[in-house]
Amino acid sequence: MGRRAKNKQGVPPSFEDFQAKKEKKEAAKKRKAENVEKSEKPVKKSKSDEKKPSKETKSKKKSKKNDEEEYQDPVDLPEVDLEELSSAKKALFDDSDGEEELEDDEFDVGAEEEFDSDEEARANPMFSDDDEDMEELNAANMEALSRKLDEEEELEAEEAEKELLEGDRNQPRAQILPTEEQEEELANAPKDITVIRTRMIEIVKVLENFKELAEEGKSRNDYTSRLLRDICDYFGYNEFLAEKLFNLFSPSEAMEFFEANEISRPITIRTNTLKTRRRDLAQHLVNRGVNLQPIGAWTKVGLQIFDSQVPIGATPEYLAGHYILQAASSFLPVMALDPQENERILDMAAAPGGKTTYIAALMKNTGTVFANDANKARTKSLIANIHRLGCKNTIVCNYDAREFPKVIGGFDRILLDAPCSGTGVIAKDESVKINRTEKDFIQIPHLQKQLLLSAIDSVDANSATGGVIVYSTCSVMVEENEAVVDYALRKRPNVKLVDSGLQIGKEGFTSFRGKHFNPKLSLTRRYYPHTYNVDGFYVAKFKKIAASPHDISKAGAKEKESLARAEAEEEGIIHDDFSVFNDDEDKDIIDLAIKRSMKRKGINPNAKRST
Ligand SMILES: C[S@@+](CC[C@H](N)C(=O)[O-])C[C@H]1O[C@@H](n2cnc3c(N)ncnc32)[C@H](O)[C@@H]1O
Repeated sequence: MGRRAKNKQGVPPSFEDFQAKKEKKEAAKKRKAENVEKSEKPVKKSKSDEKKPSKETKSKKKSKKNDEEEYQDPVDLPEVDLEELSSAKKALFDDSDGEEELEDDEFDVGAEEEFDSDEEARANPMFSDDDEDMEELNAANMEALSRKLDEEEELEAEEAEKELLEGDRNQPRAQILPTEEQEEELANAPKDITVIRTRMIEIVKVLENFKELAEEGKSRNDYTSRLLRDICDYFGYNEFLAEKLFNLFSPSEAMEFFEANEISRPITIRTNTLKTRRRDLAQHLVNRGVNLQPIGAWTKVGLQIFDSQVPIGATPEYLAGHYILQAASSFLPVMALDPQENERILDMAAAPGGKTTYIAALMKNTGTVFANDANKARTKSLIANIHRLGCKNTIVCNYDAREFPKVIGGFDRILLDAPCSGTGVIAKDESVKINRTEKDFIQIPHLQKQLLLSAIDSVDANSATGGVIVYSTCSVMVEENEAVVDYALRKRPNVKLVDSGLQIGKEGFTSFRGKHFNPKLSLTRRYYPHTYNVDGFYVAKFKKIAASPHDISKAGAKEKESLARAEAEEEGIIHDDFSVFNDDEDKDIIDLAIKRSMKRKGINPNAKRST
């Protein structure tokens, strides 16, 4: 399996990084203070002073920061005072400018008695009085800070690169690729991970500046094929997948992607707004010793967990359904779907229900959500989540979603979070690295295309509020994303792509390796672990602009829905505490359906009434 490299490229810092940085600064400060003390006496220069970088490029950058940073030792990660951090919740959660009453869900933990006075907070600075520390630790979200660190890293990398290149120009071109003889030796020797890593970096450098750095007589292909072999050896991919993933990016970005797959994404939770508000949840969890922060400005319900003294999947708040453990990327398709109150929505591939329960929450438990999944075993966890989170507008069903709209149609909105290859979640499931083969990228897209056409045909083009289909995958492959969407656009001219409304994400490809897609594919969104520190993900939003001969009439859909409800009721799937249907309009149809169903089973419906 692949190596869990300690690469930080493009990834927001973890809690440990914050702690380490803070501690390093404190240690540096201490050392500095000692040095100042010592410098008053005639003593020799401190070791750390001697270590100060002398190159002009480095000092140019460092001079922007305070002196303390020059004493930092990047390897030495000290212990952290967790209590201190958790007591800093006011600063951490105060992401609102004003003091207005927070209605929906905004952070205002500082309003609690512990931090009801700014005076007190000022008198007892929680971390240090160092401005830079406070800036870091008060960051309302990780994104800004992450960007800043990324920028700093980028700048450093650029400068280092420049230095190297300047040096390189005056040198004969380095021989990076092993000779044939060396290759033979390498094949028989145990793999040296350090050598491989160094070679990968060197090859990427050459590929990014081929003209200047390539060895004479060596082709781009020579470098790429050696790099791919190294990627397989170093990270543990099969050759097929390594190449497919590599081809999605520039060589250096591909390396960032592979590195990011070696690091787990942050643990994130979604506040269940059917039961609580984010600030209240955060307060309760902080009191239990959970260190957390908002995920980012783009979500008002997400929290990132850095560290916890209690199991995050077993707190009283968890058991009470105040939150669900959910990857940040999973919020995105639901946000794009933009469910409205009182709509009829289908979640075509719903288990275990992270997105279904978010949809129900955004609908404030009104309307109806059909949560379907073809895998009956998986519907158990779906039902469990629906119960725990208190979704009362949701019906679970168990069809192959390709049967829609024959099952039911005429929905206002449909989410198709499609089954996929999982190439966006390799950090979670390393088996993808070796299990995926060419066959998968034929079979899976085939199913995805069928499902997407079913989704389109199951939406009511005349919906007063919706007519929306969202397609998403946790894959980064073009075959499963742009190619599927492009196919649907060709097969169903009665839909068009629309803006997803998502604040983050890279544009979908409009062409890829000689293949041209509908130019509107740029409206779709791609997510990568190395760019947003979320799982690899893809989101496309369609609007259905006209009915098609494939559609099933809305009247037929209503009737089928009523039958489904009646059957669910009969089977005891719908309870008072689970799903309540007060829809007078449907009552007669439901009653009739119950009677018919009972008759079919040989039960006298009137006899039941009299008991
Ligand atoms: C990516 S997962 C869905 C995750 C879910 N949306 C969530 O947020 O928790 C894909 C799901 O599709 C289901 N599935 C696979 N083939 C299907 C089909 N033909 N019809 C309906 N569901 C299917 C799988 O059982 C799996 O639960």
